[in-house]
Amino acid sequence: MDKFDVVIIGAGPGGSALAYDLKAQNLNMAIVEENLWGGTCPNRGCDPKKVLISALDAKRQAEHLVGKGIQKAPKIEWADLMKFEKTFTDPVSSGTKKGLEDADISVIDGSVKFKDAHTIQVGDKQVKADKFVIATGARPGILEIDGKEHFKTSTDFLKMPTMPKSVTFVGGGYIAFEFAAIASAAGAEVHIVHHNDRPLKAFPAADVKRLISQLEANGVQFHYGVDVSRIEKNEQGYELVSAQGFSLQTDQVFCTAGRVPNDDTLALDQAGVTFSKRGVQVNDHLQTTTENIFALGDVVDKKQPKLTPVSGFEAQYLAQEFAGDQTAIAYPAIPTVVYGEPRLAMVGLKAADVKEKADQFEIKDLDLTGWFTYRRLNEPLAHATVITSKKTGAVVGASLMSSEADDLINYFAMAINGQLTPENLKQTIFAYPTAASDLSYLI
Ligand SMILES: Cc1cc2nc3c(=O)[nH]c(=O)nc-3n(C[C@H](O)[C@H](O)[C@H](O)COP(=O)(O)OP(=O)(O)OC[C@H]3O[C@@H](n4cnc5c(N)ncnc54)[C@H](O)[C@@H]3O)c2cc1C
Ligand SMILES: NC(=O)c1ccc[n+]([C@@H]2O[C@H](COP(=O)([O-])OP(=O)(O)OC[C@H]3O[C@@H](n4cnc5c(N)ncnc54)[C@H](O)[C@@H]3O)[C@@H](O)[C@H]2O)c1
Repeated sequence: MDKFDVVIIGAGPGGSALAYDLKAQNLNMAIVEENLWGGTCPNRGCDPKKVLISALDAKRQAEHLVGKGIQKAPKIEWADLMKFEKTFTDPVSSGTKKGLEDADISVIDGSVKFKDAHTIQVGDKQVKADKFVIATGARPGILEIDGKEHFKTSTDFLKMPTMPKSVTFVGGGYIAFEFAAIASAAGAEVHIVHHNDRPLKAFPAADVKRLISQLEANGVQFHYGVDVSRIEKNEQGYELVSAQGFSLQTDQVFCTAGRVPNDDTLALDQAGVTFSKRGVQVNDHLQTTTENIFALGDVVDKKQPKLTPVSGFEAQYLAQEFAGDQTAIAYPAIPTVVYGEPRLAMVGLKAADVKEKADQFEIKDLDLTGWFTYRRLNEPLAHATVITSKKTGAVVGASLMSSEADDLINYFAMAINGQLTPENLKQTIFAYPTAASDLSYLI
C-alpha cells in the first residue's frame, strides 16, 4: 500500500497549486484526479469561456464603431471559434499532469472514496496519508424536474459544435449572463428564465438592471418569476413548461441554476467529515471536522465567492499552515466579474451595504459614457459606483460596468486592500490615456 505525507484529492487550480507548494517543502506528495487534470477553470470554465468572449468583444466593439470609422460589424463563425477554443483546452490535461510528474509529485488517476481518516480507495488501490486535502470543486447542478435529462450544462455549451437557432438558460447567474451574451452575439435567439425577479443577486440591483437592458437591446429575452416544472422533447426541440401556464419552445436548454459541491461522492462519513449541499464544513484554518483532513476551493461551504483566485489563495494559505503558521485565514476584498459586453465587476462594500450610514461613507455614482476612455469606443454603457470612507478618505468598495471593468476592478482591489487614499494614488504616475489614468477622478 502506498503511503504519503499529504494526498490532495482533485487537480483543479486549488489542488494543483497546493501540490507544488507542498512539494517545495520536501513533503512526500500525491495528487488524485478522476477527470481532466487542471480541473474546471482551464478545461470547462473560465479560460474557454474567455476565449469565446474574445469573439464577442471583437463583434460588439466593431458594432459600436460602425459609422465612426468601421464600415460593417463582423459575424461570429461558431465552428471556427470552437476550433480556436480547443487549441487552449486540448493540451491542458496532459500538460498539467506532466508538470506535476516532472515536479516529482505522484499522480494517480481515479475516483476517490474514503475508507477511514487515513486511507482512501482509488480504483483497486488503497492509499494512506498523514493528511488529506479535499479539493474536488463543484459540478453543474441539475434541477429535479420532469424531463431533467434534456438539460445541457455549461460544459456542453463550451463544446457545442454548432450554435442552435434558439437557446434557453434556466437560472440567471454568472453562467447564464455570460453565455447569453456570447450566444446572442453568435446569432441565436436567447432566453433567460429566472425563478424570481432578482437575477445575479450578489451584484448591485441598479447595475444588474443596466446590464439586463443592455442584453435586451441585443435581443436577449428575460422571463421572471417562472419555476420551470417540466421539459418535453418534441419535433421542433424542447418545450419548457411551468405549473402557472408558462410555455417556451427552444432548440437547446441549459441548466444554469447553480453548482453542486463534489462532497457527496467521496464517502466522507467513513472519515468523520461533516458536509452538506453547501459544501465541506471547515474552520478558519480550512480544517474539516476530522483533524488530519483539510479542504479548499469550490468544495468548501463558505460565504466567499467560489472563484479560481479564491481557490488559489486558499492553497497558498494551506501551504503556510502545513509549514507551521497557525494564523487563521483572513480573506482580502475579492474582486468578481461577470464577463460580457460590457463587463460588470465588483469589489468590497456595495452601496446597499452603506446606505444607512451616509455620515460615514460617500457614494459616487458616475455615468462614464461621456468620458474620453469610453467615448472613443462609443460604448453604450459605462458606469461606476465608488464608495469611500469619509473618515479616512480610503476607497472601500466599487462596482464598474464597461469593456475595461475587468482590468480596472483589480486596481480597486489593490486600493481597498492597501487602504489607499486619493493622496496615496497621486504618488503614482499612470500611463495616459488608459482606463487606469481615470483613477484619480474615480476615487
Ligand atoms: C462556465 C464557468 C465559468 C467560470 N468562469 C470563471 C471566471 O471567469 N473566473 C473565475 O475566477 N472563476 C470562474 N469559474 C469558477 C472556477 O472554474 C472555479 O472556481 C475553480 O475551477 C475552482 O477550483 P477548484 O480547484 O476548487 O475546483 P475544480 O477546478 O472544480 O477542480 C476540482 C477537481 O477535482 C476533481 N474531482 C472531483 N471529485 C473527485 C474525486 N472523487 N476523486 C478525484 N478527483 C475528483 C474534479 O474532476 C476536478 O478536476 C467558472 C466556472 C464555470 C463552470
Ligand atoms: N465570471 C465568473 O467569475 C464566473 C463565471 C461562471 C461561473 N462562476 C462560478 O460558478 C458558479 C455557478 O454559476 P451559475 O451561474 O450556475 O450559478 P449562480 O449561483 O451564479 O446563479 C444561479 C442562479 O439561478 C437561480 N435559480 C436557482 N434555482 C432556480 C430555478 N429553479 N429556476 C430558475 N432560476 C433558479 C438563482 O437564484 C441564481 O440567480 C458561480 O456562483 C461562480 O462561483 C464564476
